[in-house]
Amino acid sequence: KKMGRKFFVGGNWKCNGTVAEVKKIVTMLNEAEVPSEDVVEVVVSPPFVFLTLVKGLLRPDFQVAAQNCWVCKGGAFTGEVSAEMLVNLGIPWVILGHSERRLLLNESNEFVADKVAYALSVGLKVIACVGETLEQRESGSTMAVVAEQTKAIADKVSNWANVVLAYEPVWAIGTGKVATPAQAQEVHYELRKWLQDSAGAEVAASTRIIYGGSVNGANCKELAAQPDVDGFLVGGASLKPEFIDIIKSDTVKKNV
Ligand SMILES: O=C(CO)COP(=O)(O)O
Repeated sequence: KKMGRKFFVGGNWKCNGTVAEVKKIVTMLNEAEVPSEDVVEVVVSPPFVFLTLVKGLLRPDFQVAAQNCWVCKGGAFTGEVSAEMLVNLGIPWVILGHSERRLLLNESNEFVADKVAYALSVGLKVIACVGETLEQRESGSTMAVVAEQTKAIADKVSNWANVVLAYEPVWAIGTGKVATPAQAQEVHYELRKWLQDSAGAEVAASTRIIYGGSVNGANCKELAAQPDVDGFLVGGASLKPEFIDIIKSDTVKKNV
């Protein structure tokens, strides 16, 4: 079932860290024994100001991601960082559409989709985040919400090869309330089916759908064992040694 979908573990450091703390985390990552990059893709995402530092110190089998970028070509956009600048610095990945930006900074589905399309067009790989709020889940609109968020992206993106889709239920982010493996699997399965109907069987079979929201060293294995969970986007725990356990969580043989 997971044939061809390499396990993906992202660490979203959010707005955290000092130079000293960042160096400590990188040292912890560099010293860890983990499966090879042929088996698991590890991408850590420090704040913009630490990207170059982290990229310079980080082991070569791990990659870096920015947490956001501007929606089009750079220019007179005070305070923004353009996709071209990330390419120029050799930053291969960018996280777009994180719920903290959708909700706190009012990024709309269309704005996020425009960012995804633009970032891809300049050669970045994108971790595109979708997810419902607690209110939306309780009103039974989870699938409608995530399908709408994904559709906005699919309307502007035809090549999904450089996209990882992150399902991050807002109620599970930073709350310690992780989705159950069954809850995660249900949405991942539906998202894959949606991709199949909208973008074709090949895109559905090859696109990684990762889960984010209170993933930790203790709950990662059971989540990773779900057939449609292709990895994680980790917040809080990505700053701690248990991130290594999460990187190693895909122990179940699924390619059978
Ligand atoms: O938002 C997240 C990753 O992008 C998840 O954050 P937590 O792992 O801290 O819940």
